[in-house]
Amino acid sequence: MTTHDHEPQHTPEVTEPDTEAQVFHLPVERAEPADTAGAGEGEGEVIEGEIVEPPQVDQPEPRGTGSALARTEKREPILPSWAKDSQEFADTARWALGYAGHTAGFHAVRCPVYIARIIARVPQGTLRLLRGLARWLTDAEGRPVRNAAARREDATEYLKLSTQRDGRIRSRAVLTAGLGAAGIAAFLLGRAMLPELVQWSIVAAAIGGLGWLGAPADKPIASRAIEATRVPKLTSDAVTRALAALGISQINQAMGKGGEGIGYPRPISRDGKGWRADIDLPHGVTPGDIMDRREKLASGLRRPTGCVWPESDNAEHAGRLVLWVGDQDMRKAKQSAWALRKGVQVDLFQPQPFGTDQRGRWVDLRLMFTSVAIGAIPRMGKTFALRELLLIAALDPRAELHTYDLKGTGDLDPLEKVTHAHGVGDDDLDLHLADMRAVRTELRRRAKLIRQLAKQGLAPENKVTPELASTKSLGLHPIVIGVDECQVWFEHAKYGEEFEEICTDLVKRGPALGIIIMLATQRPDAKSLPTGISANVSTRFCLKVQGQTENDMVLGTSKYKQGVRATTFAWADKGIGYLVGEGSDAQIVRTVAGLDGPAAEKVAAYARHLREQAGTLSGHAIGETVTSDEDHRRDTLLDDILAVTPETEAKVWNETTVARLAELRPEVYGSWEADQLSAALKPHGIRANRQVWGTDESGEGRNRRGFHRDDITKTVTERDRGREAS
Ligand SMILES: Nc1ncnc2c1ncn2[C@@H]1O[C@H](COP(=O)(O)OP(=O)(O)OP(=O)(O)O)[C@@H](O)[C@H]1O
Repeated sequence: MTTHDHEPQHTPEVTEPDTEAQVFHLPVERAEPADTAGAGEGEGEVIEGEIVEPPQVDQPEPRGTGSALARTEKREPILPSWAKDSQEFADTARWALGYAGHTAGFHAVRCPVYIARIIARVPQGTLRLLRGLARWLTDAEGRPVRNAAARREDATEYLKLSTQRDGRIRSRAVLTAGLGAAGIAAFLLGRAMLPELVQWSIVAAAIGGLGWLGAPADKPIASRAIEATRVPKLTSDAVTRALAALGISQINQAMGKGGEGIGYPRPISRDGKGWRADIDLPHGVTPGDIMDRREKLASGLRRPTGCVWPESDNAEHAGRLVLWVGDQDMRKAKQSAWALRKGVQVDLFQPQPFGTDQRGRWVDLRLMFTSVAIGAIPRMGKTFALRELLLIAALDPRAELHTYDLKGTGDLDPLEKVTHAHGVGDDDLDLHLADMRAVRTELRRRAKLIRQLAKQGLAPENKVTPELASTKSLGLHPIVIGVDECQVWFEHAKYGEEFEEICTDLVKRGPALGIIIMLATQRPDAKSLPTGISANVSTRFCLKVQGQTENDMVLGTSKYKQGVRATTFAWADKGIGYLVGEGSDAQIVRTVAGLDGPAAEKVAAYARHLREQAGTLSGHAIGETVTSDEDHRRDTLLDDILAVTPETEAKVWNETTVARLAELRPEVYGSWEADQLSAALKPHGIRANRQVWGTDESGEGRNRRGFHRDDITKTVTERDRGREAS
């Protein structure tokens, strides 16, 4: 039973008076009822019921189950990141060795100067030593106190101090005389007994000591070997000041009187070659708002724009900003050597180094099973990025390259010596189309083959495996197509649609079947990069772009909203872009610096060498030119033989060549016998019935029928010359 003196402000629903009801305790002040007539007079109405606590809006902190000691927490790594990463460890060790070596060399060269300086300072040093000794002997340090006592005419104090001084001087004089005598004795003994080298060392040390003592404080004997470039420490004050200067009203409110301020959930700490600050932005402000004002932020921090990298931390919450401020401008920072620069054989099924992140660490990219879109405004490094990816592909001798430089300036020409099909400019688009049609036919063949292989349990994921790609007879080697300025294809009035159709098919089905298509464009809009393609590519690299549409076209829908904004890059950020790999978060990456034409030539030369060894040179690389669709069906026996016969093999057995040809093109040479090769070479005037010495499968040496590689090379050269002349 509850009695109500007043009508409450929020009256819960009460059905009938005098009936069972629930009565809520409401945490509001009771207001005087406006109209007290009736209800206010005398006794209020009586309602029968039980008191029920209202539901709480803010729930207490959940206790959690299990031991109270086991808390959810973020543990800091035991080892610093540079000690865990082998690359960074090697870099640090290299730096330490370099530092030590440089310092040692610097001082070694200046040794004579240092010796001269020391000798010149010995008189001054000796004077200082004697002066110091005299001061000590005469108890000079007590003189001011004694003088003060004398000035005050404090006879007792003065007497006490003078007696003390006399005692001190006496004991110090005795000590000095003793030490002097011991020194002279040690000198004479040393002269008589110590080896000359030790004596000279003692003299040198004494001179060095006197020289050091005689050096003025502002002119040390040794010059500085290394001028430390001081990078200002990143402090929360500096960050807060810079954020406040961005002109974002919520930040200004938060920093005003009674505002929530800016939160720093972790201490600002070193991270790689820079500082990392984790920041909780005021409510309603997102990292994207800060990223849009990167240059202003850099100005507020008094750092070059290339050092300041605000990022969102989606693993936390939408208001968490990670600000990384590098010691050096990313675009000027020296990159550690690219592992593939000197040329090494790579496996496209494994991740390969593509570029470095802001912290200077290498970021790997696996090309197999992806298709790639690269977009940027002109002159930002798009072609360099595409050429780098093609060079990586070229270093896998299994990969068949199709390179198209539609701008026509020859940026992809360094790859000519390894590529299977090469197109420059927009003059021969019919030939480009013929090649792409052939690739699509190949795509269809592969799809059927993979299905069969999957049934036999050889392709467990219904895609090309490293083993399948290496089995020449299956023809499932990686095919890598690189197209720079791809909009030229898609915007073509006659062929545009077909190009789009083929490329969309390749982007969608190619990756599983070992066909990788990489498209670069300087105008990422729906026409240059059709939506069927842009929506399906799995690896995206976006250098500077101008707006949200282009950004999302290259990096994927909503990326701009999520704070992945290639619009924030500056004009000088060449080669720096957002990389969104398959299933990985977007990260800022700088492609390999200095990989210009001549450097690319060197890598390509090594790639050619690998291909010669593996016998996989084909098409354009061995002088075959595609002139029409028909050409694809042309007799290519001589070129095929050269492709499968490395230059190192001057003479080859027919049966070895036939087996290799069958691996290269099973559909053409699959059923060939050794004799058939002799017959086929006869019309070309090449003798393939020579006795050639070689070793058989059991390692035994014997003569068998074969041909000389030189004969084939000569015939091909003459044929090509004839074609050119005609
Ligand atoms: N990783 C890098 N580091 C430093 N500079 C780079 C890097 N990558 C490219 N550059 C520079 O950027 C400039 C432009 O490169 P590139 O020719 O690839 O641009 P692009 O976007 O293809 O231009 P266009 O649209 O005119 O073809 C080059 O001068 C190159 O030296």
